[in-house]
Amino acid sequence: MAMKITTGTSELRDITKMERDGHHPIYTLEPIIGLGLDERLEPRETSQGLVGQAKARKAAGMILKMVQEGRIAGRTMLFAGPPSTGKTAIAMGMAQSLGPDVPFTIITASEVFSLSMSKTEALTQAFRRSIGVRIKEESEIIEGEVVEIQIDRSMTGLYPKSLTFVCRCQEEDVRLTPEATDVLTSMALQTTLRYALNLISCAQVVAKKRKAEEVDVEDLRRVYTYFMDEERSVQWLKEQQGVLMFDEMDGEGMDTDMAA
Ligand SMILES: Nc1ncnc2c1ncn2[C@@H]1O[C@H](COP(=O)(O)OP(=O)(O)OP(=O)(O)O)[C@@H](O)[C@H]1O
Repeated sequence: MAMKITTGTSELRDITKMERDGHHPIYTLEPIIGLGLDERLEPRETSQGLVGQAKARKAAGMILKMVQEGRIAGRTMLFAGPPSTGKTAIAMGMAQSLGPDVPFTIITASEVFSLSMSKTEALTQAFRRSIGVRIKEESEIIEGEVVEIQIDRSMTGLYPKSLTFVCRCQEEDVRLTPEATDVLTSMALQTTLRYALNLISCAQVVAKKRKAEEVDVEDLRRVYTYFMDEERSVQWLKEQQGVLMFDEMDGEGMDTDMAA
């Protein structure tokens, strides 16, 4: 079947429109302008330049929501999957959703390892291109007379893990059922404390979606399947090594998995 692909000026264009031209379909490419999710973070089949990859888009949407709400910053996401399955496309969708002043920089291995420039220089230039500064100014004016000064002393020292969850949850205004706290504790022991703490915010998004006030065990289990901890990521990459490095993709691409 004949296929005509019209490319634009942008580097990343997607096949989102299909029109009939006599007997041949014509695919036109549209720019990626977001993740194509609805207000409940459910992926629309084809939207904002993306199609399919529902699981990965939804997971990316959850992280995006947390970034937009100022809950996480300065973190790294690793997208793993066979070539051309949309890892860059989803990252682009996330950046676009964050607004026009959020830089999106693509670097390629050949660029970094080019002979004309040192690796450090190539990476430094990429970092410079990726810096976006947003200045927000806020002033709070308090009028009145000081009648008493109270000093709050912060708690110091190491907490047992379950106690850390309590503190963290209070800070983030998240309530966990006692069963969920137990499950989270055992997840932390099996993975890392950092991974378990990251799951709290994701689980809260899932809980909110079902209009629940408390994060339950099911919410945690669900986000546990969406995001891999380090050990599972490494294991997955090992299993996929042959496919990722040497083999051609046969048929449809696999869903892209992520580590948070
Ligand atoms: N889900 C999708 N919806 C629309 N277009 C997609 C989707 N996935 C991939 N594409 C398009 O397919 C092409 C290849 O995708 P992309 O570069 O994102 O893949 P990748 O996983 O980053 O590949 P690589 O591992 O080779 O870097 C791009 O033009 C991209 O826009």
